[in-house]
Amino acid sequence: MAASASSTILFSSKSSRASLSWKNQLASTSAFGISGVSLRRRRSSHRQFVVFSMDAKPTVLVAEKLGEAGLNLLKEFANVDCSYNLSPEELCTKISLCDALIVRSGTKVSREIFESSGGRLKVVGRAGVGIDNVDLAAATEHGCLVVNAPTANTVAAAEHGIALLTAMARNIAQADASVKAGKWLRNKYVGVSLVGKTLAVMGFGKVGSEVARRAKGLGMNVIAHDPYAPADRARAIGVELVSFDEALASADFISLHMPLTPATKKVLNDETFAKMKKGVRIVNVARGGVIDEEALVRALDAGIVAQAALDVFTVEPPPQDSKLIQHENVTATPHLGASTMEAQEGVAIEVAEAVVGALKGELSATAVNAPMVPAEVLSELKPYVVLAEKLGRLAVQLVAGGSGVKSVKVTYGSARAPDDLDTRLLRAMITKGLIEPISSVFINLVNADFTAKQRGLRIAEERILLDGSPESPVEFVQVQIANVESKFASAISDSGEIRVEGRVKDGVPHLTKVGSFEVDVSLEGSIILCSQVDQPGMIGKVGSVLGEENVNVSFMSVGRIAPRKQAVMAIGVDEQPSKESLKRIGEIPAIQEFVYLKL
Ligand SMILES: NC(=O)c1ccc[n+]([C@@H]2O[C@H](COP(=O)([O-])OP(=O)(O)OC[C@H]3O[C@@H](n4cnc5c(N)ncnc54)[C@H](O)[C@@H]3O)[C@@H](O)[C@H]2O)c1
Ligand SMILES: O=C(O)[C@H](O)COP(=O)(O)O
Repeated sequence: MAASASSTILFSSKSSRASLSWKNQLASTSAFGISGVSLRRRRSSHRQFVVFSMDAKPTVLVAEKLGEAGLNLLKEFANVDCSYNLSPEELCTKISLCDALIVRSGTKVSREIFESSGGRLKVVGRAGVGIDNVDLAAATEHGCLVVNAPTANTVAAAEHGIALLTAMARNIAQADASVKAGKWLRNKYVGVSLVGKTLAVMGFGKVGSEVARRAKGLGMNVIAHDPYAPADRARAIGVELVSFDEALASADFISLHMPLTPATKKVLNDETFAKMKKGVRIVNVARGGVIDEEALVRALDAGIVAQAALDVFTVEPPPQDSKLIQHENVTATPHLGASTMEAQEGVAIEVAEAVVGALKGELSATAVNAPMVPAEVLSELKPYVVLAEKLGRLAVQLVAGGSGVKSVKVTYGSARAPDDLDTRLLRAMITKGLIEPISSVFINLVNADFTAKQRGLRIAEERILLDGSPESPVEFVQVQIANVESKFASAISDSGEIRVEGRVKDGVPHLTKVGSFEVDVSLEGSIILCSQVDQPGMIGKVGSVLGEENVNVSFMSVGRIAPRKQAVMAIGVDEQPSKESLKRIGEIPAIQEFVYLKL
């Protein structure tokens, strides 16, 4: 029943909190993937998210050529700035004016870009699969969502892999160049057959499996190595999954289809080339960095590798005098795997939809650096999301000197089975509430964990399984901060932590407990908490001070241990009381302590 996690949340940079426009609010809601909602929170009696007006269009910078259909989609929603071939410096300058950036593999989205954006950049869209050109850690740290277009170019890449395989086996590129040079070298360009040969597909994901399927059609014996691929998927297309060494040792042809990661970097190197069959032929349409290119030149010179067909390179474009490119047994193309008309239109639409969706606050199915919360879960949790943030916000304001907050416990009371309640979003919102009032960062689902960890904030979660109907996902949410003092002593529970608890009533979040005192005040506007010995007339005294100041009281509630004993009064106010009126409340003789809390 008990679950714990150290984590956190929320939205963007805070230096310009005053000018916090829809963009930053957007950041929060979109990173949480709240569908169809967003930006400005209307101050109304039923506080809710509203879609921002179209006069505040976001700006999307498209830094590499994108298919027309994708551009049109973007233009329906945003101002679109197509600026290709920007230098890194120019990109850094422009980015501070942009809410989203769309790139292909030719643009390095470095840490400097996130730093230069001043917190405005909320989404990076990669119009393609590989995100090795995006500094994901920096994106996450800056609360920037990264989305890609993972499916639309799969077939194009697989077809290019097969094109390179067949072209290499029959020396098409070399023969073509020699004919164009006036030669007729029928003996020199005798090729090798594919049928009956063993092809090792390294990385049996989307592209790898499509290559395998096509190679089977060419009569090849296909094996694959992929530590993470399910064997039944391979079996279904007649492919055997084998170990890395077995793949290398048995292959006549090797086709690379894994992502570039620290684990795959230079995975083909002197040592692994030495494990291959002499005369092996290699195709790479994945990423140049998975091959140690100098080692490949040595393997080609030594005849271990008979031929290589390469679409991708460690540095793109590679230097013209590269020994690898110039090698007569190498066929090279300039990263064309995804470059078909069809794939580019598809990728453009896929990425544009993901970027617009993220900017609108919808779920992104292709987010690379954020956990996904299903749309139906989001819609159900919406009022609890607001409750969670406000409880976090209240709890931290009760701490005397907020920076000492390190240990937080969140308890969810729910009749739902633990597996049936996804609390990531709530935890994220609590973290947002906890951190934003005491720091200069905004937090969202993207950077929440990172920010919490960085601040040494540990959030433990506990579930209490309640009897009753599991219709509502959560009955109550309780936030406790341990090992701190409070500026409002009555907020300290019997067990010594600052404690606030809330519930959603008729869709509206309510504060229902402070310390050990039961109260009931809707979490709108702001709240004044007073403690006193329960006695007649207290509500009237505080109410008249506020009334004289024209501060509207939205809710009042008194929680007490017993009649005429210690009590806590919670007063919801629509307007911020002046310092003078707060002072006057503090001077009411029966009031022992009070605190004004902003929601
Ligand atoms: N040349 C191009 O234009 C082009 C086009 C599309 C994709 N790509 C590249 O092709 C690669 C594959 O793309 P995809 O869409 O198939 O991705 P994918 O995520 O569907 O597949 C990658 C597969 O690699 C596997 N893998 C991860 N680590 C591995 C390892 N150490 N050894 C073996 N397998 C490992 C994964 O389990 C996964 O199944 C990516 O690098 C992508 O950037 C290039
Ligand atoms: O990872 C990819 O999707 C491919 O490498 C395609 O890259 P590109 O969009 O730069 O052609």
